[in-house]
Amino acid sequence: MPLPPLVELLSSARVVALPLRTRFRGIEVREAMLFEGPAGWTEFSPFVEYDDAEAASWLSAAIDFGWRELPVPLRTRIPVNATIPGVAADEVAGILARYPGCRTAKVKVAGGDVSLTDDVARVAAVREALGPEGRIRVDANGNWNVDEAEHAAHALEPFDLEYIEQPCATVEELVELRRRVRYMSIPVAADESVRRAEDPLAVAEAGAADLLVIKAQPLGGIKTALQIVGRAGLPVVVSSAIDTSVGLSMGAFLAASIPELEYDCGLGTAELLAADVTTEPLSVTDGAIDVRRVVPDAALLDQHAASPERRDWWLARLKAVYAYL
Ligand SMILES: O=C(O)CCC(=O)c1ccccc1C(=O)O
Ligand SMILES: [Mg+2]
Repeated sequence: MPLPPLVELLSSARVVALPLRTRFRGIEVREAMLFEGPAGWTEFSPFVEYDDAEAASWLSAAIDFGWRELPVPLRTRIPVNATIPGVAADEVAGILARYPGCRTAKVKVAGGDVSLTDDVARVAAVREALGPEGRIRVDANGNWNVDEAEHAAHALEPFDLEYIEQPCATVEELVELRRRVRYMSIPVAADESVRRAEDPLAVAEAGAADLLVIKAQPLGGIKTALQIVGRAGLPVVVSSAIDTSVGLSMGAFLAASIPELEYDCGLGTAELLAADVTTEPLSVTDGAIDVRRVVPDAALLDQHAASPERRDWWLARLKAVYAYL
């Protein structure tokens, strides 16, 4: 498939800066670039610290979603998890209330300045709020070594975890941790080991994970992500990167195209944003989000437009990243 020329991307490019309700991954504002292609609106939003080579697959994904046909969706709604940032335990109930009907919560743990005691208290508060029917997964973003992860698994075991996402950074560590916690039957999910690896299938081939977290933008778009899912042969959770509702719609169409979706997806993250680009965001209702295209609202694009300096930065980034395609 030929690429759309750079001038065509530039002609509809909009850059927004959306405030988050709660600090997440160390950021308080999420910046994103949006384009309108012939197939619909699409998003390019690699994190600002990613280099151009890493951002290239995010741009491929944006082009795929805005310029090419989608695979046939198999469902119209995607069940999602609540996402609990690294907050104090007493903030948990208020955050869960933003996710009506969600039986599953993903809890961020192993954050830089937060102790395991705080992580345990946060997970305990989630179990308290969801009751025995709730499903609780934790995400350490690779921040534990194997001993810390094993210790955390013991401390969190009473809360009956659905899985631990990226407890350690490397594939070798994941293999070793899985060996150590197998007797506890806590599954291990790989996220960064899929989306930031040279080879997204290596973690599956090494037997280092029980399931994979799959994100459309870092994996180069819906079709390449679907190929990875097919080849990995493991169950998957489709997730987002705190995208705007336009980026979330890409994730929703990916989730809608996966034959077997046995886990709730991490696509409820519109609730983490204090503002969005549309008057009809992909909000969570009845524990799920819609599978549909999202059209930004002109007034909201203006209202949340990034500063001229940040817009120029994104335009320069786009040009540099385009050269990698
Ligand atoms: O999966 C979710 O519930 C939300 C998405 C999420 O946690 C996330 C969002 C931005 C960057 C990294 C991650 C992550 O899963 O590690
Ligand atoms: Mg993760």
